[in-house]
This record gives sequence, structure tokens and C-alpha cells, in this order.
Amino acid sequence: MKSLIFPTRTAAILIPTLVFNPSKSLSSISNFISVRNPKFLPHIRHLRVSSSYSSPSTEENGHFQKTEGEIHVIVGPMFAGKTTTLLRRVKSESSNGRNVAVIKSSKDTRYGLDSIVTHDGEKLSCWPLEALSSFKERIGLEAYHKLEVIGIDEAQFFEDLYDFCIKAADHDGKTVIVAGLDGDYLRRSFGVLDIIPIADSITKLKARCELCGNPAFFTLRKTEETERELVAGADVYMPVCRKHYVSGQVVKQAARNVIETHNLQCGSLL
Ligand SMILES: Nc1ncnc2c1ncn2[C@@H]1O[C@H](COP(=O)(O)OP(=O)(O)O)[C@@H](O)[C@H]1O
Ligand SMILES: Cc1cn([C@H]2C[C@H](O)[C@@H](COP(=O)(O)O)O2)c(=O)[nH]c1=O
Repeated sequence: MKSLIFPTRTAAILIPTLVFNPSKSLSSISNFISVRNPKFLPHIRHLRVSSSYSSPSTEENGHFQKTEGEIHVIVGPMFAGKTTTLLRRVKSESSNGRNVAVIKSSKDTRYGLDSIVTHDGEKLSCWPLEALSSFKERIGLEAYHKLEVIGIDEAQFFEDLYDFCIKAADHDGKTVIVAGLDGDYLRRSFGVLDIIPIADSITKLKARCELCGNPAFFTLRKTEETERELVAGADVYMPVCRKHYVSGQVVKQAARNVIETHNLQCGSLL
């Protein structure tokens, strides 16, 4: 394994036995391109920047860079294995001798700040950032130039995801592997979809519906909070199939109606 560029020297890599195998959970949606087959994994191409390379900043000249970057996107509901897949791919790239760094949104404080952690407890050190635009400065220019692969977890929380990815891949020749939610709890687009037009591949993962065990493509919020961003785990969210997403919303609405009626009745008694 070559170098993984981490904020600390104590990078913990724990590889537990996975009960759920995300490699078996890819959607059959035909126009989604799967990258799980190793032969489709980005191959290693080290090229020196040619003299005709139009870098707008002189500080970047003279460094080794690939001329062509790549963007790979991993989406799906919560518990689908997005982080697991990202970790596996990042480790595989590192084993292939490429310089790798992993970033996650600092909004996700669920399992500590400086690691990305799967729901199974698999862990990898990372750079927790508020905005991707700060990455180059945080890691340092020299380290950034050496970097070949950038993994991004919880990508739905980064407002500058599109700008960062396009710069990293198109201009800086990096392979960017992005994992995040495609939809929020209302099944509305959650940011990661912005980068589909600039992606080389998209992998849509599915979880198992917690109510029936069928494939789950949606995330149901079990609580009444309505803000879009609400960092939480299984206490608040569960993956569900279409049928149970719809019935879950019906149940939530029915509960709201009961509470409203109750409040109205209490109000009229006063
Ligand atoms: N309902 C579920 N369906 C699938 N996996 C689940 C479910 N509940 C818990 N898990 C666990 O979550 C793991 C995936 O975790 P992770 O890679 O962190 O997912 P994601 O990043 O998509 O939220 C699975 O390997 C499995 O052990
Ligand atoms: C559906 C939904 C989720 N979130 C939050 C909840 C978690 O903190 C992350 C997703 O984590 P995972 O690695 O995919 O399990 O996103 C949110 O803020 N809003 C939502 O609608």
C-alpha cells in the first residue's frame, strides 16, 4: 500500500467482517453504470504535464500530474453501503500505489470528526472540512500536487462540490470518488446529483427495507423535524422500499392529524 495522505500519522484502518455485502446491492437501473467490476476501476496513469498544458497558476507548473482526471459517484439511501464502497475503493487505489486522501463534511460529527466510519464500524482517517475549497490550503500545495485520488464522503453537505470536482478532475488530473445521498428524506435531490453531468461513472446502491427486507432506495425520517440537514443515524432514519416509504409518510401524516385535532379540542376547552 502506498501513501494515504491523512491529517494525522495515526491512520486507523479496521477491516471487519461485513454482514451486508454492498457489492451485491447495486441497482439494476440500466442507465446507471456500475464500477464494481475491478476491470472498470480507474487504471493508473502517471503523466508529466506537457509544456502545452494550460495551467492558470504558475505554482502548479513542473509538478507530476495526470493529464486526465476522473469522477466516480456512489449514491443511494442511508445504510446502502456508500461509505463501505468508498473505503474499499480508496484502499484499493492506495494498494495500487496511488497517493490518496479522504475528505468528509465536518457537519457529520456522528462518529468523531477525523474519521469516516461505516455503520459497521469500519474506519479510515480523513480531513473533516466545512468547505471543499479549503482542502488545498489545509493539505498544503506540495501534498496536493502529489495526490492522485481524492475520496469525498457525505458529499451532500458540500455546497461547492461541483466546483471542487470539476477543478480537481478537469484541471488537476485527480481521480475523485464521491459518496453521498442522492435524495433527502422527502426524496428531493440532495446536491450530489449536481455532479452527474460531469461524472465518468455512477453507482446507485440499495439498502434493505427495514420493514420488509426488500431492496430499499429511500430514506424515511422517523421523527417530525423538517429541516433538510439533520445529522443522525438509525435513531432518526431508516431505509425503506417504495411501498413502505409511501405508507410511512401516510402514517406520519395521520399522526400529525391526530395531534392537531387533539390540540384543537384542548384549545376549545380553554
Ligand atoms: N437496513 C439496512 N440495509 C442495509 N444495510 C444496513 C441496514 N441497516 C444497517 N446496515 C448496515 O450498514 C452497513 C452499510 O454502512 P455504510 O457503508 O456506512 O452505509 P452508508 O454510507 O450508505 O450509510 C451495511 O453493511 C450493514 O451492515
Ligand atoms: C435522509 C437525510 C439524511 N441526512 C443526514 C443523516 C446522516 O447524518 C447523513 C447521511 O449519512 P449516511 O452516511 O448516508 O448514512 O445525512 C440529512 O441531513 N437529511 C436527510 O434528509
